[in-house]
Amino acid sequence: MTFNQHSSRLRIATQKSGRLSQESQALFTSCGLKINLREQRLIAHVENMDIDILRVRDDDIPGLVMDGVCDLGIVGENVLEEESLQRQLDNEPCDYDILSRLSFGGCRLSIAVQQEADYQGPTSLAGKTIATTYPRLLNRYLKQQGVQARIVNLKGSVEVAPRAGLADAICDLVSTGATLEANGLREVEVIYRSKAVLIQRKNVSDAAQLKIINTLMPRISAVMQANESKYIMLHAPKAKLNEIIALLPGAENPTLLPLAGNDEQMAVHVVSSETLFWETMEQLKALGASSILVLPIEKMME
Ligand SMILES: Nc1ncnc2c1ncn2[C@@H]1O[C@H](COP(=O)(O)OP(=O)(O)OP(=O)(O)O)[C@@H](O)[C@H]1O
Ligand SMILES: O=P(O)(O)OC[C@H]1O[C@H](OP(=O)(O)OP(=O)(O)O)[C@H](O)[C@@H]1O
Ligand SMILES: [Mg+2]
Repeated sequence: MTFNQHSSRLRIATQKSGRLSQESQALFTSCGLKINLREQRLIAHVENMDIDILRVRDDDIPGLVMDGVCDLGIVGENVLEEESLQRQLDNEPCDYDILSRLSFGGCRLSIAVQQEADYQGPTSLAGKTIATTYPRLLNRYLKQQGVQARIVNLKGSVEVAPRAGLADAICDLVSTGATLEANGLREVEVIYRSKAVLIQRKNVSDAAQLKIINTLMPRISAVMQANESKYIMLHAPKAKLNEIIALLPGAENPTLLPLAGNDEQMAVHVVSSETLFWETMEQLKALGASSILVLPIEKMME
């Protein structure tokens, strides 16, 4: 019997404070959840839906879902995969479904060596010591490469290990690369690419809980889709209309509107699935486009 069979309220595990907390929170708010959040609380109640948000360390989220203590969870794939590998090794339950890949928390798990170190490929790691918070993912990679190295498991400050003489290399999360650079390290292999995911425990059968999940999922997709889209508006000279439309990402069917008192130009409106880069904006301007607006979209349902 799992924890949840006592209650129909849906329990969602999220990171309390860290890289995923703000965006997880923003996602819930965009989905219409009114959360009664008091900073130190472990459980935050959603006032307008039968949902409780559990705020925990991200490392605990996969286990809480796999053990059926929470129904849903938002966690980085890196943490999820590491926990799965560990549980498989320990013969512990590790069942879950991924409901959605989210558009935040993007990072990569990489191996880095000291700036001046000689590195010729994975075989250069043979016999070396590598510090990491992700021993299982690193071990899987080394096995795939047929390389034997010693793994030192550190929970934090992995990037200082080489300078402290604790390791020859590290395997840690990278996003901008600033942390590596600040510590005199060089990224040499990307071993895993990660994003935040929404996971669900196996065998959710409570009708009330399923109903909430079925309400929530289309809203999450709508918010994700909107996050990745932009609404672009501009004025274009009629003579250059085709060239201008060709520059707009994903603009197969733009809306064309006449401009009052102006026969030379038209307004072009388009929902684009991509960001409009500065370079494209400059090209549009060079073609005679003006009043170019790129607006965020809040919600989107097709
Ligand atoms: N630099 C980054 N850019 C984007 N996403 C990142 C970055 N670093 C980590 N992440 C993602 O965010 C997750 C949480 O990172 P964070 O650094 O907040 O974890 P933590 O320090 O282990 O937090 P906790 O206290 O909850 O254990 C990571 O597991 C990863 O999926
Ligand atoms: O490539 P970068 O953009 O520099 O990001 C990478 C850093 O971000 C993460 O740590 P975070 O800043 O979340 O702090 P933490 O070590 O306390 O988790 C990660 O563990 C790296 O240290
Ligand atoms: Mg953690």
